Amino acid sequence: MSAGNGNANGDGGFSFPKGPAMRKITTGAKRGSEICHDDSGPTVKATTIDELHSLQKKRSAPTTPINQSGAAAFAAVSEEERQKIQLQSISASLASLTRESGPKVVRGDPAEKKADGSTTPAYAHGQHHSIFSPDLGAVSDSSLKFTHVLYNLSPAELYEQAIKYEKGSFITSNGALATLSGAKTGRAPRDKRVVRDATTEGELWWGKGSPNIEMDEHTFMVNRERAVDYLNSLEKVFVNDQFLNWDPENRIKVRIVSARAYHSLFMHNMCIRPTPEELESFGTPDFTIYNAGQFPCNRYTHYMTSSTSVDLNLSRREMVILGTQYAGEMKKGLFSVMHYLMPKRRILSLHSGCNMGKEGDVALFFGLSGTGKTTLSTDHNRYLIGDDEHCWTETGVSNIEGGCYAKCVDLSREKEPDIWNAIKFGTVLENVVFDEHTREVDYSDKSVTENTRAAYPIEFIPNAKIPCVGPHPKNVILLACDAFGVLPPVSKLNLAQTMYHFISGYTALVAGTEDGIKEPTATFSACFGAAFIMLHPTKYAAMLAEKMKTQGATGWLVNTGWAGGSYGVGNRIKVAYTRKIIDAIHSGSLLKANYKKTEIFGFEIPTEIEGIPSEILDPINSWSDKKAHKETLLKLGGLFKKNFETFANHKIGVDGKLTEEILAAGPIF
Ligand SMILES: Nc1ncnc2c1ncn2[C@@H]1O[C@H](COP(=O)(O)OP(=O)(O)OP(=O)(O)O)[C@@H](O)[C@H]1O
Ligand SMILES: O=C([O-])CC(=O)C(=O)O
Ligand SMILES: [Ca+2]
Ligand SMILES: [Mn+2]
Repeated sequence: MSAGNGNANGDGGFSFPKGPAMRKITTGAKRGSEICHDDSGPTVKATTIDELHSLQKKRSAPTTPINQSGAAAFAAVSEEERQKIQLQSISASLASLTRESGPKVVRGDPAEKKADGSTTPAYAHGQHHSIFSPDLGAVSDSSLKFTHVLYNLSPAELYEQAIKYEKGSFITSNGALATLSGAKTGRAPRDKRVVRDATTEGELWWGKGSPNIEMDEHTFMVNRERAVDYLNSLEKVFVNDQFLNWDPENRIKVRIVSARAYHSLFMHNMCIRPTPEELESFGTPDFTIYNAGQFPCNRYTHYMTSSTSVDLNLSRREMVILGTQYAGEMKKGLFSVMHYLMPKRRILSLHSGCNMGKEGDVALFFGLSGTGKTTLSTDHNRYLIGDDEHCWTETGVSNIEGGCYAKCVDLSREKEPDIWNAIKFGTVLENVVFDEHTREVDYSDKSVTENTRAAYPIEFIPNAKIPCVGPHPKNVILLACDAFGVLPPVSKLNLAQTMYHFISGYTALVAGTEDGIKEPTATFSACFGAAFIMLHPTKYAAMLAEKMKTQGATGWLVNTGWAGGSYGVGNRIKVAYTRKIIDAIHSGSLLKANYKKTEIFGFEIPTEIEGIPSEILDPINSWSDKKAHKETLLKLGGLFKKNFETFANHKIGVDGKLTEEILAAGPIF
């Protein structure tokens, strides 16, 4: 026992030998005759610092996926063998198509110190790391190196990786991980390509208005090789094996290979997280993403028009990302895949939020980006099924994802308490600004982008419905953020009107908020998500019409945008009012209200809703300039008409009568 710097004195306290200026410090512990106060307790079972550190962590790792065929026999497989099979599968995912063989892969962080003090893994012995080393022959330098795989890391591990190695990653005061997505802070739909081959040629929607810009198989392989080579050139890659779709019969297994902890944590949150048992029998993924977003595509490559390329190959079941680190590309890329796969099974895929009341009444919330799907489906009085992507089958609805992706510009605890509270340890906060010392986030700061986002697992919402499935919807709510300020806060729609507005997919946002007032610009995006659909919009519309009809669901159009004038004159309708409107839809009370019909659009609008000033229900009342109102209404009506021209000669479903009704359900003047 050592007395350290202190002099032991008789009463068990310390006194310092430095003369009278030093005050005597007492510990308060009276230990009688002990010459030195000691509170260390029993000593640790370690003789070196490294040994001590090795005691800190209990060994564990996500279990290993093995082949489906071998699943029954997995009990017989040793852990070592299991890990080898897993690495073999990951090596195969990362295989270069020209070399035909995958890289040598090793599990674990390359920077992690081994017990013997070395920082490089003992490849030859391999006691601490699983390794997979295909018989490559040293044909190139890349075959001499190992690629480290960080497989299904936990949020805590990913935090450490991000903070250690990724510039711009910080823990904010609420516990979230703040990251930067780089130059791109939103999706790049113009850089999305889809392989046009013998199969997709006839199946997908191509040409004018379609989001599917074609590329050929060969060019896809060029980009794939570029992404794979980039990933293999790194010291380490992140691999996520996860699921899409809470409907067990239509679940899709996805593998995401990425280079950033940010991407891995984002997908951990956004996809469905497998249980250890589910991971054991994961086998071969149904779809793989190669995210080499830090590395650009080669602009000399055919079909490339920028250094960003997001490429979908449905036949190969692969997606390649080059030149953008915006994580939403992965989320929405997979959504595109679901928009292809699900309709093949007669399942309708939807860009919608979804929640359920205590009585089991389900509501869908359609709307383009920023119209309120996440804000309004996250409702403290209802169960959240999901905020953005769903499937509607013969039996009901299911969420595709395992997490939510909320806009957080101007987020407030008061207006969106559940989202506010979901921003905690584990949540990814993209492109937000925070105080460098307190690390408090300033949600009003748009210095990086207006599209600041929070990605969190759905369980972070207290009343999430787990598993995220529900019965058939009772209400179908179409959200539009109308910056022209002429759409009523709420309209009841008949089936033909619902289809007309679903196919139109309208919203109007204000382009830029910085250089003074700008004209609102109308956006029409078929099925409220033209960027993600793969088939012609009328295919999805026909399915929606059929389902709404058989289930007797009611359609509504809710304007979450401007009232009292267009952008610059009026104001955005208060979230509290919109929530009251939505409450009245859910409760069924709005269905029983008195209605009047509007001119031009022919909407049925209620004359009264409890808790809302009646005058705001008809937009004309809140416009002081009535002439301007009429002109703006006609202008918007004209934009709708023009947009719908492309759909005028398409039949919707087998019912020719419905097609005619839909065409007649638009604005009339
Ligand atoms: N009356 C309103 N109703 C709904 N949202 C409103 C309203 N007024 C302001 N907002 C704001 O509009 C934004 C709606 O964004 P939200 O995240 O719900 O979009 P989203 O439809 O889920 O889009 P995305 O598909 O891009 O995720 C939020 O920032 C919300 O605070
Ligand atoms: O995909 C994104 O980046 C965000 C989103 O949900 C959308 O735009 O619909
Ligand atoms: Ca959202
Ligand atoms: Mn969305």
